[in-house]
Amino acid sequence: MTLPPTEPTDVTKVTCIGAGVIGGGWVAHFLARGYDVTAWDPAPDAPEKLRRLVDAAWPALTQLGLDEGASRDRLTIAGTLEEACAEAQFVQESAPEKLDLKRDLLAQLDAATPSGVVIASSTSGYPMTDMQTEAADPSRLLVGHPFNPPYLIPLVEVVGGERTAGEAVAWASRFYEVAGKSVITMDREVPGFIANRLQEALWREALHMVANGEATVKEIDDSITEGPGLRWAFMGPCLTFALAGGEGGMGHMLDHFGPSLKSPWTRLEAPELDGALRDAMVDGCDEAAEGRTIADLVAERDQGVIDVLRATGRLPKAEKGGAE
Ligand SMILES: NC(=O)C1=CN([C@@H]2O[C@H](COP(=O)(O)OP(=O)(O)OC[C@H]3O[C@@H](n4cnc5c(N)ncnc54)[C@H](O)[C@@H]3O)[C@@H](O)[C@H]2O)C=CC1
Ligand SMILES: C[N+](C)(C)CC(=O)CC(=O)[O-]
Repeated sequence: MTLPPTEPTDVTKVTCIGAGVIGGGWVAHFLARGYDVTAWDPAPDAPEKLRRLVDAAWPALTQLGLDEGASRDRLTIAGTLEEACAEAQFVQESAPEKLDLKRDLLAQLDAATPSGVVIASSTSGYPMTDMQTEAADPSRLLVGHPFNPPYLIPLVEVVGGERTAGEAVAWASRFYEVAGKSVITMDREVPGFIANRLQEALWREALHMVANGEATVKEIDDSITEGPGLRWAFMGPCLTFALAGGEGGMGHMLDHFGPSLKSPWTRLEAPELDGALRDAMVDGCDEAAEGRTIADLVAERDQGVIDVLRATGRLPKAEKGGAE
């Protein structure tokens, strides 16, 4: 592939293809970050719906802070896919999650977009290798998987396919960072990427519990929002579980609770918790802690929970007087 013609820091024009929940969310995000955005969606009512979505997102984006020059007036709705892509410096595809549709659409986008410009798909789980089959230049096609709503949730998972150029992946990762996203760049394709792999495991168990009458939807949701979800907003599942091992950290946690992986808590096949997996988890937690001790992490976790409670208006009221 030829190098992308525009440096990530010099991009001013972004094209969003597909303007539903996610495409519309991307449009709002890029407008708020001060880009010129061109959108295209084949649905007849798409322009009206898109403007409604952007208007609904704007107060939150204004509260968070708009970048210099950000304006809803910088949105252009194109009449055709070709018109939308003609001057694109980056393309984000957010069409329906259907493999054949994505294959054909990505080939069309490749044909309509200036040479070297990176084209990212918002797909929730298809590997790019399976989607880039019809494109004349598959080297610039990659996955940039967002989270709903893309204008508030920072994460984008970036990963190429077998025929994607490494420089396209590096360019896109840098571009998303410049555009205000938090990026995880994966060096191999994993169906579902990282976060959806995790979310789907949780989701599968939730469905098992509902299907078997073991818990209600509300109980399942409350169990997360009043429980582990508070920790996960700032400390991931590995480090929070390392703290379950007290001063012994992840090593003690695995020795103590590891055997319960085989208990009937889960309907999923558990991995074999052999020595190599144990070591990888312990080492991974040490690395993720970046020198912080267990006590440091406990203090950070506690402060984080308080901050999240405060931010979501759920701080316990001081009914008997005293501090809030
Ligand atoms: N909804 C979610 O929470 C998330 C969805 N995604 C991914 O984003 C993509 C879009 O999903 P949603 O926005 O949820 O779907 P959606 O159904 O809300 O929007 C899809 C849009 O694509 C348009 N469309 C239909 N055919 C098209 C074509 N040939 N070319 C361009 N646009 C076309 C539709 O008119 C519609 O406006 C999917 O790949 C999905 O997996 C990724 C992260 C989260
Ligand atoms: C429901 N979903 C699988 C499409 C969700 C995602 O892909 C990411 C998200 O927003 O949670």
